[in-house]
This record gives sequence, C-alpha cells and structure tokens, in this order.
Amino acid sequence: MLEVKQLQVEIGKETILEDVEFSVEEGSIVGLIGHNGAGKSTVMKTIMGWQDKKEGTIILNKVDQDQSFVRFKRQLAYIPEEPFLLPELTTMQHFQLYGQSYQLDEKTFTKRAQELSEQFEITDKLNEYPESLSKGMRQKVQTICALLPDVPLLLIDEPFMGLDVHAAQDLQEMLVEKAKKGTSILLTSHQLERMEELADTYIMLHQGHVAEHGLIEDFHSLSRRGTE
Ligand SMILES: Nc1ncnc2c1ncn2[C@@H]1O[C@H](COP(=O)(O)OP(=O)(O)OP(=O)(O)O)[C@@H](O)[C@H]1O
Repeated sequence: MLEVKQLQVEIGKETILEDVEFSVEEGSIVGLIGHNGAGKSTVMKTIMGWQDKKEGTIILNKVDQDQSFVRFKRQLAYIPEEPFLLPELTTMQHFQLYGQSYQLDEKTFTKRAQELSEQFEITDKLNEYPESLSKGMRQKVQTICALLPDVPLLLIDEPFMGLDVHAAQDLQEMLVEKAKKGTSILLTSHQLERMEELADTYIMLHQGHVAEHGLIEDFHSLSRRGTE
C-alpha cells in the first residue's frame, strides 16, 4: 500500500533521515516509535510533501509522489502534532474546505460532519474561529478534518496528546474501526501502552535511521524486558 524506499532528508546541512525504508499494508496500523528528535514527524511531513526529500521514493497504491503529486495526495490525510488551522475560517468552514478538497459529495459530507461533530462533542463550536477554541478543541477540529474523507492512508502525529481521556478513547476506537474497513494508519505516539493496544506492527526510529521493526507483540516483550 505505502512503500517508502531509501528515504533521505536533509535540513540545512544536517541529515535528518538516512536510508529510511518501510511499508504499510492495507488495513494495518503501524506505530512509528522513537525518542524526541528521532525523525518521526519528519517522516510524516515528507510523505505529505511538506518537507522535501533529497533521495528516495514514496509510493502509495502504485502512485509515485514524484510523478503525480495531486493523485498521491488525495489518497491520504494528515493530523499534525500541532493543530494547523486557518484563523479566518470557522470550524464548519474548515470541514467544508476539507470536504471540497477531497471531493466529497454534499450528502456524504453533511452526514459525516454531523456524526463526527457529535462524536467529538463540538456541535456547539461549529461557528467559532480557532482563536476562541481550547487546544484540545482545535485538535478535535483538525482530527475531524482528516477523518471526513475516506482516504486509504491516515498519517497521525501524536493523536492523543491534547485530548481528554474520553475523546482519546473514542478516537482510538474510531481508528480501529477505520482500519477494519481497510484504511491504513501510520501513527506516532509517546504513549506506548496505547500504541501497544492499537498498532499491529512498529517501526523504531533512532537518529534518523530505522533501528528496529516488527510485530507490536515483539515490541511489547522488548519494552518489558528493558524495564525488568
Ligand atoms: N525545520 C527544521 N529545521 C532544523 N532542524 C529541524 C527542523 N525540523 C526538524 N528538525 C530536526 O530534525 C530532527 C528530527 O525532528 P522530528 O521533529 O522529525 O523528530 P520527532 O521524532 O518527531 O520528535 P518528537 O518526538 O520530539 O516530536 C531533530 O533533530 C530536529 O531538531
């Protein structure tokens, strides 16, 4: 589904990612794990095209990022670590912007926007601008934007960070449901217990390299062994 090959990223003179290779299967949840600064967000941003790569190929459902960027991009949605909302748009206008850019038909858009707003309990915030929302609410708006379209791949950076316990649990269940229906999910989280519950496989980055990868059960035993 997603194939990342020989990815190299430089920022200024520094090599941030070197020879990063991994793949994500259809309907699987892959946890991208690593210390602060390991390169997790850079992987996400490079897949999104927010960060240039020096070398490597990124292919999603046979569409090469370098050859057909618009077709590539329409197949994925991203929830960045920090909510990235436009100050001049209300919550609903953000949803509409995403609905249009992913070409959702009106009926599907209205149904999903309503369902997700109810699930995330922000129906009373639809006409508010980002500056009057709390951080957690902005995170919810950003999350809903990414969940509105049914894309083959979701990239999610620290999805549970700003969310309260209930919202985090709801989101976890929604992601599992999405994956069951065939969506592939690549996510980062420092909340390793949640990652162990959610992910099928893991990729551990260390200083811009893939240090380890495997089934999440094996990560579980490794992390336990480390604390014993
Ligand atoms: N715009 C930038 N300019 C310079 N260096 C950067 C920039 N963005 C990232 N880096 C560097 O790239 C490295 C990887 O950063 P990245 O944000 O990908 O790490 P991360 O694994 O997501 O960390 P965290 O867990 O703290 O979110 C770090 O050393 C960081 O300082």
